[in-house]
Amino acid sequence: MKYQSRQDALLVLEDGTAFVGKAIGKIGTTGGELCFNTGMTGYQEIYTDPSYYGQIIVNTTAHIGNYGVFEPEQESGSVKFCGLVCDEFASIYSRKRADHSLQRYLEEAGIVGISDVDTRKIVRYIRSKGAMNAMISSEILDKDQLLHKLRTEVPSMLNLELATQVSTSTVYDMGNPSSDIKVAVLDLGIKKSILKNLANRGVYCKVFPAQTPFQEMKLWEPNGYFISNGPGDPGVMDYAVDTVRDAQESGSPVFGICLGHQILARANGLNTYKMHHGHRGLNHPVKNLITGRCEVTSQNHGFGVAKDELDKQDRVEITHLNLNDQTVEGIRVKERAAFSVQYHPESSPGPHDSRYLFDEFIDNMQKS
Ligand SMILES: NC(=O)CC[C@H](N)C(=O)O
Repeated sequence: MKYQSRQDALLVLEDGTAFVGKAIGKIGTTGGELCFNTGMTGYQEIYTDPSYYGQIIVNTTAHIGNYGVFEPEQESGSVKFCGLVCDEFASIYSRKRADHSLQRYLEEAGIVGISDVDTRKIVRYIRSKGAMNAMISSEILDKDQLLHKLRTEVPSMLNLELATQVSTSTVYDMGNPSSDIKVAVLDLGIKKSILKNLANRGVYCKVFPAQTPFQEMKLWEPNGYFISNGPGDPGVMDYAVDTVRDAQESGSPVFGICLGHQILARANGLNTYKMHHGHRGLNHPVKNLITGRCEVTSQNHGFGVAKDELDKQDRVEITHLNLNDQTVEGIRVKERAAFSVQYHPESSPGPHDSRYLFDEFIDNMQKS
């Protein structure tokens, strides 16, 4: 009854593993890095988060689409991820204020997906073999043909620069223009909820394109610099590393989230690396090493800050640690007012435990 009108679809992983399911979204073919997100809510925020650009998302929660879509829940002006894998895809949505169905939303955005596959099996597979590229098709149902297309057309996420593809092309502002606190935002693929968190605390933000040099942002005389989240490999973003180093050395407060954290780390001589399969979900436990308190955090990253160089220097200290795998979740530059976190304090979606970090950034600006 529920899948009557849906045609078959095929999901093929880079190593040749295949899953057969039903077509959702647009009829077509799509490829990208296959990632899983364990969050039980917030699918629309995930699909519109620019950090997911170039990625196919496996939503592990059992039902997707059941509360429809609602415009204010978008994290950017359009859908950014490139494919959806889920178990039960709801054709009927129940929420009064929803604009329309997820099916219509995906179709209009040109997103190809597959449902009715064993998402737990896929997750166990990625967890043991590591992140890999995949392709979904509802038009090519021959596994060998799709695998060939995948292997020849989809680039590896390693060494891929994607921030310039999702960053703003023009400078824009947000918040109260007469505010005392002005923040220059380096947009590497920013989520709207981060800007809202700053604006709601009385900050006036000016958002600059990814490749804006520091001197150009400085002309505006901001009180601090914010380095955003975003897609791709931080290891090939030297342009942003230079900007962030200059911002930090100017003595102004700097705050980075996720990709911004990785760039701040690189600006201080630390390395980033591609993780085995990344962290994507809403319940990742993090310990704040300064206060000793734990936070349940929202996460989305496939790269991390390596500990090797960290252990050899005393310029940067670790402020937050992941309690699942002891990876670096936050750093602070000791002689500067610069800090960053790997996870998402704007938590959209997710628990609000870490919102205090926005207040700390504002404190830093008020003190300086
Ligand atoms: N959310 C983000 O900013 C992601 C950062 C980076 N692209 C990663 O996958 O690790």
